[in-house]
Amino acid sequence: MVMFQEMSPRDDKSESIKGQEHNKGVKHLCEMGITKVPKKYILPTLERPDNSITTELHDVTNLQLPVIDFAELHGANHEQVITSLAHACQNYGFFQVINHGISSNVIDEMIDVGRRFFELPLKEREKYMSTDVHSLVRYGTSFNQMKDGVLCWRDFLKLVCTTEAHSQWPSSPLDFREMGVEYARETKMLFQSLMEAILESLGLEEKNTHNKTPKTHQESGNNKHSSKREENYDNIIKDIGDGSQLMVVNCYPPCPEPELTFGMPPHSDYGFLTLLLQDEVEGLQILHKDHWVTIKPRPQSFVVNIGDHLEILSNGRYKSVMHRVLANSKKSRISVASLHSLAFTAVIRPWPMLINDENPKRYKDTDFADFVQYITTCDSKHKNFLESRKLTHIYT
Ligand SMILES: O=C(O)CCC(=O)C(=O)O
Ligand SMILES: [Fe+2]
Repeated sequence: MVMFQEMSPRDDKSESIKGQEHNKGVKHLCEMGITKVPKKYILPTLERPDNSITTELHDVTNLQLPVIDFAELHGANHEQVITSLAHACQNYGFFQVINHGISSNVIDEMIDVGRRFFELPLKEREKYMSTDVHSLVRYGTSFNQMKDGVLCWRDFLKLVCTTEAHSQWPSSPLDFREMGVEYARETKMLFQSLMEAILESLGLEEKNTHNKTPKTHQESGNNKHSSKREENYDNIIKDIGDGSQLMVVNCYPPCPEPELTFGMPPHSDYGFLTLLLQDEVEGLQILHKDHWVTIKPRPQSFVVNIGDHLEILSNGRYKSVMHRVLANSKKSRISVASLHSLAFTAVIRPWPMLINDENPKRYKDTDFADFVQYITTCDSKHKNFLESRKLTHIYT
């Protein structure tokens, strides 16, 4: 049973808010004028941000994430950038990308239109409210709303990025769709280039160029149990191009008692890579060498992190890294996460070239349906989903 240390009466509006009001999100609670965090958001003492053992030592709080200069990737320093990328993926699981070629207008306007969406009256925002994880557009709150024992201080708008889905994206603010589509298109291209570089850093490009003719999905089959699709570089590049993209606009309103809850609890992301844009407000922390380290926003750059699917594809060479978001009492924070993987129907499996006697297959084949099944039945925080995909005979 969860015990709360804090027993003083929470005597303001926070406890008089009735029924399902919290389902409308934390922005709504703030708009109702709460001055304390309702009990549903209060973490057990040992799980609160300041109390997790990993924050006891402060010597690494100023860690600089590796910086990948994207422009250099296509220049004379290509080899060096690939080496830096391999080092970043292996030792941090996170890196920042600068000189990525996405214009400052597109970046600033995406944050701006995201912020303006959350400033709309609840009546407008709640048109998109849904708990159906298959919705093409989904406005919601917390981390995994239906499974969270303790809620977190975040509202979100999730957008599946396909042409079919675009017409369902919010029609207000008026420029939302146009901006969102442009931003999604550009981040997808950046993701594809980064993935190519990452596959090269894994040594896959040179070893897999024997078959230059990518097969279609029908020719090769794409079923988890019967797939005959040939595992080669050209095929994976094509599959990555045809892959899924989910954009998540996160809003973290000021929290009256940020020491009691999280903006987002510790978790890893499910895809290959997440390209994250944060506004100027600090909040993101990553787990690095057992310490929670704040990633200071760097204007016009992307924070990129490895997701569970890349850990599986690389057969554990590159690991997805846990991260979390701290709430703060002063400033609202907006971030836009773009999660990329293979198509929602595709199978993710360790790359055959990375499996050998010293490094046997470490993960079961998986797909998006497994993930949905997991998040609707289990607690998907930490790296729980990935843990569930590990083959049990492997202990490291
Ligand atoms: O808001 C952030 O900085 C991180 C967001 C995040 O981790 C996510 O959307 O998965
Ligand atoms: Fe995340």
